[in-house]
Amino acid sequence: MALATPNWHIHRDADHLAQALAEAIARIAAESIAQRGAFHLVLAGGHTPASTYARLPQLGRRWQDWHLYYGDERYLPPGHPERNDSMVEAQWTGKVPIPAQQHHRLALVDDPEAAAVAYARILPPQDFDLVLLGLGEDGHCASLFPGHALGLDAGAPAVLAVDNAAKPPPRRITLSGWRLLRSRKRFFVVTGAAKAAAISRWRAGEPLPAAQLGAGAEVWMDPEAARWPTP
Ligand SMILES: O=C1O[C@H](COP(=O)(O)O)[C@@H](O)[C@H](O)[C@H]1O
Repeated sequence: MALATPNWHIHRDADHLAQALAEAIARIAAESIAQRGAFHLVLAGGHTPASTYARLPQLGRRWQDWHLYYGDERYLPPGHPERNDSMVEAQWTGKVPIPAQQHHRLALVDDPEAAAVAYARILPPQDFDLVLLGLGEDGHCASLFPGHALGLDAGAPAVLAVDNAAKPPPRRITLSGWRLLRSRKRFFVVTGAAKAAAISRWRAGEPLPAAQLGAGAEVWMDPEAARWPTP
């Protein structure tokens, strides 16, 4: 069966993309809080969203109603510079009063499997308001890597432990495909020439992990990522 195509958006450059995406997040937060009293946001990790997060302290309001979750986290000790929450803290959450109990970081319990089970317990019962995802050069998103379980069936756990990830560090946890799909909106943020081949393969219909989550998603790209080289 053909995979549903997302909506592709090319922005003028990475700076304009970061500004527009930060404004969109702040707008969706305000709408969610006005309509349902809270904003449940899943964060992308890696380097790409850092410049978007850095703009949020200026744009966000009513931080007491924001609830943050991680689409994936590296199984590393708190404060480790390669953890996704270290980047988020440095760029954004260290500068605004989001209640600590609503900023859901990965706790390092016994092993990644136990950490995944513990993280699944803190997820909200309802759909997320917005899920942010990046794109790896191999087509992964969150820590759903090619050749690994994607957890797309509703019977799969909401959070998966990952071992032997193709990108370091090898041990991670990730929200599963079906749990990421339980969202009102999904935005991919993709910048830089290194991502152009993965975007091209996605557009050509390859069943990359990101493509499996593409139905109804918006893909925000800069011109370098959107160069469509021949796969
Ligand atoms: O390892 C990861 O990779 C992807 C892409 O990261 P980037 O540095 O190329 O932006 C990211 O979306 C994911 O959250 C992260 O853990």
